[in-house]
Amino acid sequence: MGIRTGNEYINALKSRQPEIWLGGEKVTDVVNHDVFRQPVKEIAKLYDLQHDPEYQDRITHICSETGERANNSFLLPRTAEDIKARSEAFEVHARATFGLMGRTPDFLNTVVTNMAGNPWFLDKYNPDWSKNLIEYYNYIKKNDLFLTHAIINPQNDRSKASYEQEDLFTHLGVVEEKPDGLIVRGAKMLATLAPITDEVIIYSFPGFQPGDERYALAFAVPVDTPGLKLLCREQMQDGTRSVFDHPLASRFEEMDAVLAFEDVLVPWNRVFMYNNVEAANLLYSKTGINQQPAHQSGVRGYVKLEFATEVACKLADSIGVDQYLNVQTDLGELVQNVETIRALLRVAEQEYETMPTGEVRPAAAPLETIRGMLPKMYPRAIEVMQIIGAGGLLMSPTAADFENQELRSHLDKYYAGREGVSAEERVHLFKLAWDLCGEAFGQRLLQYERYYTGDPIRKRAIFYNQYKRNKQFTSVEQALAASPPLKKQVTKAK
Ligand SMILES: Cc1cc2nc3c(=O)[nH]c(=O)nc-3n(C[C@H](O)[C@H](O)[C@H](O)COP(=O)(O)OP(=O)(O)OC[C@H]3O[C@@H](n4cnc5c(N)ncnc54)[C@H](O)[C@@H]3O)c2cc1C
Repeated sequence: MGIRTGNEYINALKSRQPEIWLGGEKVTDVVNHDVFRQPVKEIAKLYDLQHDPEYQDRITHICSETGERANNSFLLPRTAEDIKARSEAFEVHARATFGLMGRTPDFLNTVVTNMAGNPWFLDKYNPDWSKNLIEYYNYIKKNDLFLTHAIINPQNDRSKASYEQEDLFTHLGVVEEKPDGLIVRGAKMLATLAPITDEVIIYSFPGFQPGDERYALAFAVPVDTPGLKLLCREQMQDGTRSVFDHPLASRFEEMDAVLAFEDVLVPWNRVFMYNNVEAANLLYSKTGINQQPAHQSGVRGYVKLEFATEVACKLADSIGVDQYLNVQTDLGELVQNVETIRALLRVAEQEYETMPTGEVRPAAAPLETIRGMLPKMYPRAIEVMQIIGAGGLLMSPTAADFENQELRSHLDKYYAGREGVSAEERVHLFKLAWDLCGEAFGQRLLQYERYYTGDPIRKRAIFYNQYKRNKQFTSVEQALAASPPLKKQVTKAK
């Protein structure tokens, strides 16, 4: 089949009946549900981009093995041109949602592509696992499927390992082996967009200890697999709010869900790993899934930061406050942050690393630096937006107010911006900014940037420890050598 259209994606959603729980009720028609209708359309647009003559050659390629078109996120990079092709596809996808949807299909495509592109790793433990992964990669690529993932255990008692929790199956683990597969039970979080995806893939961050064997597993199942419950968080828009009043929240709600597995059967051909603490701890680093997907996240984060920066600049301009030095300094800082991330991306792409397998990976250090900086830079952009928008962010009238003829002339006078900015334009812009910096929708976007790639505090500590392991601190040694230790100097003086 190759690349899907938006309609083919929607029809696939319609053909399934996953067990989705939202607000105490089962969602039976996700495509036509108020909360999901618009996000489904936004994802469908991404699939349609693959067929748009303006974008097709920029975001897809002809697969040399199958002769079919595939998204560039399914391309395991072997040349600098491949890295560029992926970068361009990531950026086109990100720009379509202003970077506000983090788990668009291209993200997990990169994860599975890398796992399957490094079969040597799982081969060492069990050749069936790598064979299953390669078959799975070919399957999702051929059918252009949309995956969600859940790699974190629910927050129960973080001071204890999974096997030490009160119930052995609070965290997702293997219950038993059956002739036709594994029975798994327990929960994983936090599967973004799960209700509108085709498949769920489970793997974990490293950190397993002896005793955690039953939890050290990786597999994939269709989202409507019997026994799998999708427990959604409360929605941040109900699908009925005005598009004028909520230009972003009304379009880009990325629902998150806890996945609860109630004795789910995972067929053997969908098992990629189990009962192996060592393999689970090494999966990330050895298959490159800490690196290649960070390229997609970095490009997407760059687009989002640039968007938030542009909103802050437009806000300031619309009410004439960017005449003031303090506002200029704040905005200058945001623009420099965007430039920093752009520069890091270019360094990562140009100073790529070549693996013994021939795979090329954008350089790890700049990608990891982006991961460390965005959780600070994005909240800063939101803070500046709040400071510049000030009281005006809270005082915007609604679309309904503008539509009332009795009110309209008053609004046109009192809500106008600087010369040349009408009341309607200014209010519309402030509402867009409020979606980003005030609404629950915007708070989730901020929380996403802090945590989407793991705990930024521990990630930065790991980064430092790796830096220390690889660095000789030679320049310090050289500087010290030029001025010998005190004892020798004293001796020499004598
Ligand atoms: C909006 C959003 C979307 C997400 N989407 C996805 C997704 O699609 N798929 C997915 O799998 N995950 C997703 N995540 C989850 C993300 O991976 C986790 O939030 C992240 O890994 C942090 O884990 P946690 O939330 O369980 O926090 P915790 O690990 O519980 O941390 C809570 C706090 O305690 C501290 N802490 C905890 N343990 C330690 C320790 N051992 N040492 C030092 N400090 C510690 C942390 O620094 C932090 O401040 C998403 C998260 C968010 C916010």
